[in-house]
Amino acid sequence: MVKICCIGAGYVGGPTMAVIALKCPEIQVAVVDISVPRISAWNSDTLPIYEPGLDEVVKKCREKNLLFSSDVEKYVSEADIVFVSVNTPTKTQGLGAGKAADLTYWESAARMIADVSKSNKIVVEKSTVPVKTAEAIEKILTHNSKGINFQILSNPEFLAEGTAIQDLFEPDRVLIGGRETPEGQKAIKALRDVYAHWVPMDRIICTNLWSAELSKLAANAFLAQRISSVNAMSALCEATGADVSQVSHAVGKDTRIGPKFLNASVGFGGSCFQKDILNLVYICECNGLPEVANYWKQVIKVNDYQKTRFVNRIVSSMFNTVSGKKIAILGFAFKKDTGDTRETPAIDVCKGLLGDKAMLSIYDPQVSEEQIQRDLSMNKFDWDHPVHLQPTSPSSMKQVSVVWDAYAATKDAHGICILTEWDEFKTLDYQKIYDNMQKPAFVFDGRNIVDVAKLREIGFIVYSIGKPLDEWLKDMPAVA
Ligand SMILES: NC(=O)C1=CN([C@@H]2O[C@H](COP(=O)(O)OP(=O)(O)OC[C@H]3O[C@@H](n4cnc5c(N)ncnc54)[C@H](O)[C@@H]3O)[C@@H](O)[C@H]2O)C=CC1
Ligand SMILES: O=C(O)[C@H]1O[C@H](OP(=O)(O)OP(=O)(O)OC[C@H]2O[C@@H](n3ccc(=O)[nH]c3=O)[C@H](O)[C@@H]2O)[C@H](O)[C@@H](O)[C@@H]1O
Repeated sequence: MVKICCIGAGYVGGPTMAVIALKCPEIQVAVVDISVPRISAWNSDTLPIYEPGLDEVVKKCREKNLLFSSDVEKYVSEADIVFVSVNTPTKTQGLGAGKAADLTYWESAARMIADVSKSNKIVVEKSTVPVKTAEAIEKILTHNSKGINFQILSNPEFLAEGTAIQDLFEPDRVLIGGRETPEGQKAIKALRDVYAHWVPMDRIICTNLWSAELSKLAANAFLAQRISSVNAMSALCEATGADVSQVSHAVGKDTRIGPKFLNASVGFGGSCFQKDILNLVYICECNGLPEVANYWKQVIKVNDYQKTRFVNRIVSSMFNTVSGKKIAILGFAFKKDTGDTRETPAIDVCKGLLGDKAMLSIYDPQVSEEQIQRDLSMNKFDWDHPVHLQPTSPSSMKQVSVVWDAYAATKDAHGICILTEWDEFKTLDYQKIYDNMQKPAFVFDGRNIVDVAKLREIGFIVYSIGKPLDEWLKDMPAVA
């Protein structure tokens, strides 16, 4: 019986392994992590991450062929295939700080694999890593290998949060990169056989190691670039009276461009787009390609510009100050259907408003008060390190209150900012909300989900990204 072990029980390791266990009943799957609370949560009724459909898959397989454990070494030593799905955040200190990937967690996992292994293993890079990482990992594994054969594969993950289970059930493609030697090809085949349980063969792409590693960074860079492109257009739409939704629709109808990922927003968030592009930029610089590096850097600059522009719109509309004013923040997660707040644009928008001394009342259906307080008190980049390495009791901020209902958040507020596109925000009773707010009452929709005409009819002054401007906003400066 094939035994799989995955190091890292996070957003990728947990759902990916649960789906492998479901689709391959004859394979034993162990998911291990150094975080004991995280493992306990995987073994409980309240899983550590919110992901539609995940509970059902985990409950079907747990105690059959899927287990979660903090006994990392035991399950690694017994496995035939070891996936490594640990964090690869942006380095915060030293060489390459602010850009390069921090491979500390990866390296310690690789050293541990080398130490505890007694049999041949296939080691799979599931984490997103810089191109050529497999070479370094190979060196660590083979340095003291006691005659054990390790084959390294790159098998990057393309799931998106909020749709992880659906993405894993029906992936656009599975990518497997390996050495072009007979042993490397044999390892590729072994992993391909696992996915072939449910993924059609023509969707399993096999390449060399470096192509697989680089394709992951490239895919995220292309996706983020589309969002920055449409967000750049949104600024031009506001200046000219064009409507960004109409422009996206018209542009996306071209089959060469396609309709997906063209929604203008307050900016992209999530743990990966920014970190992976920064990483790509660093690799380009290290390879003597400054023009290529600058090209990709621009995607992040436009994203930062979009967030700053949004904050400036709010402040300038509200008589150039939000000091002491209550602003309701609806949504804190980086997108709907997840409780994940890593690199969420809400952090930057809230920090911008707090810098102008606003009083914030925040509501998100899936994010806890502790998480919000921690995010707002932490430095940029720190929040992608494992939970157990983050400060346990962040000093809570007096200007911030977290409530459990959109109506409580908006009561007596001067303005509302919609920062996550949760479905429930589309169907709120905006008349009731308006009646309970200070006047003039403002709505700043960072996700283009409200019916602008209807809200204006109620009496709101509405700003919606990339849409024709409210009379109120027309003569106000809004540049970043
Ligand atoms: N979150 C996402 O949607 C996607 C993430 N990725 C990539 O997958 C990787 C993992 O990301 P997430 O699952 O989001 O991170 P995560 O933070 O949710 O999970 C990583 C886990 O690894 C554990 N860990 C760290 N070092 C360890 C060690 N030495 N031994 C055992 N456990 C260890 C941490 O405690 C943590 O629970 C990253 O490289 C990321 O770029 C790729 C595709 C999608
Ligand atoms: O490597 C990763 O971590 C993953 O990163 C993204 O997935 P994810 O960040 O979970 O979510 P996305 O749906 O890509 O959204 C990212 C951000 O872009 C924003 N976005 C997305 C689409 C759009 O049209 N406009 C827009 O502003 C979202 O609101 C969100 O803040 C990619 O979509 C995945 O393929 C990839 O595996």
